[in-house]
Amino acid sequence: MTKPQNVLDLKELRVDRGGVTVLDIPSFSLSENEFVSLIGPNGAGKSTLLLSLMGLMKRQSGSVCYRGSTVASSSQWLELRRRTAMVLQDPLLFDSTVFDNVASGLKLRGMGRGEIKKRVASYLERFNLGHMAERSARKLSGGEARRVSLARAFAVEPEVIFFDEPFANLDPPTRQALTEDMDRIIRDRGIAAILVTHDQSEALRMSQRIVVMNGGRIVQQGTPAAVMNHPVNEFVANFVGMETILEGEVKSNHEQQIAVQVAGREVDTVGDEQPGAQVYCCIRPENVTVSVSHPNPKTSARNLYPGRVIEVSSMGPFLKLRLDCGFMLTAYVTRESFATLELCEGKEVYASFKATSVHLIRRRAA
Ligand SMILES: Nc1ncnc2c1ncn2[C@@H]1O[C@H](COP(=O)(O)OP(=O)(O)OP(=O)(O)O)[C@@H](O)[C@H]1O
Repeated sequence: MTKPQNVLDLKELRVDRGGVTVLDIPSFSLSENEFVSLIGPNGAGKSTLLLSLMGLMKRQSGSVCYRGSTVASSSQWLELRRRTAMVLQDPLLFDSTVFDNVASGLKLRGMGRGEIKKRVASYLERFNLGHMAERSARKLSGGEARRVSLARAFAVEPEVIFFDEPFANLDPPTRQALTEDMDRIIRDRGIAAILVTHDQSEALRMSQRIVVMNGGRIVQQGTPAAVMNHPVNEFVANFVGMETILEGEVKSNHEQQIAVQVAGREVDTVGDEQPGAQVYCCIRPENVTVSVSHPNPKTSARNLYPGRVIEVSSMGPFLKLRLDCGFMLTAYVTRESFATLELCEGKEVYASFKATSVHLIRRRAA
């Protein structure tokens, strides 16, 4: 099978803002039909990276290639921008009708009136805006305005689309409906896309690759499963919701069955780390099971600890439990389980998790 061609390649990019280096990226690529999410804390450089890929940010060094050709002259940048579209958190609609807003990119590209009419009608339909064509864009709700900005971006039928938190501050059902519409069109048309988002579930659901940024650098990239379950360091582990991160030392490794000493207790896991290695044991809260009686000894979970509920806090549909098992462990339980098990602060429980649910990260020497 031939490798898909890269649509965009970025090399040796450095961007300074206010005299400080805010982006330092040796290389980054986006391939044909690929959907990439950029995640990272505030100020990590996600928006600056998008703007750099469109040539809208002054850079100290670096080059961008579009389908293998370096983009250098202003006419080449203009050509690249004509093949791309960008959707921002602020829909930035013109004070005109919904139709005119969706048509604006097509007019800029010199399309004829008849063709514009057909194209706009088709994208208004796709985003359930057909009945609003003549409405003033100033009189739309937040969700409707986002729909118009998406229709406007997709109407130019770009080869690449950039989204910078396009759904922030929308209610969950509206957000869900918009991401589904967007996802469908992207897949139907085979558009390459980069999404900046603070919503990791959105990144997980939509992307083939997740790129984690921090301090202007790419700290990890990979499939959603690789990034979420195998973070490369403590920062990524924390950022992707590995709520339990325990310091330990590998005591034994028999054919990849590892025992790690953590606060005087043993945590079983699997891997290549050898005895003496200083590690972090990272465990996702959804992989910890809580019970009130001693579970069946045949349970497949290799790690089982008696403990006490120290703190209970709400996480929407779940409750987050902090458990003292000799080390602190975080678990999520559904509200239904919480009620059925009659859980409360101070309650004695058993916490268990599988050996394969423990991800080990080697600790760097202090
Ligand atoms: N106009 C500016 N002048 C100077 N520095 C800036 C300017 N805009 C942003 N920065 C800095 O550039 C860095 C990267 O900012 P950027 O907006 O790309 O981050 P981000 O990851 O998109 O953040 P957020 O999640 O908050 O949107 C930050 O340190 C920020 O303070």
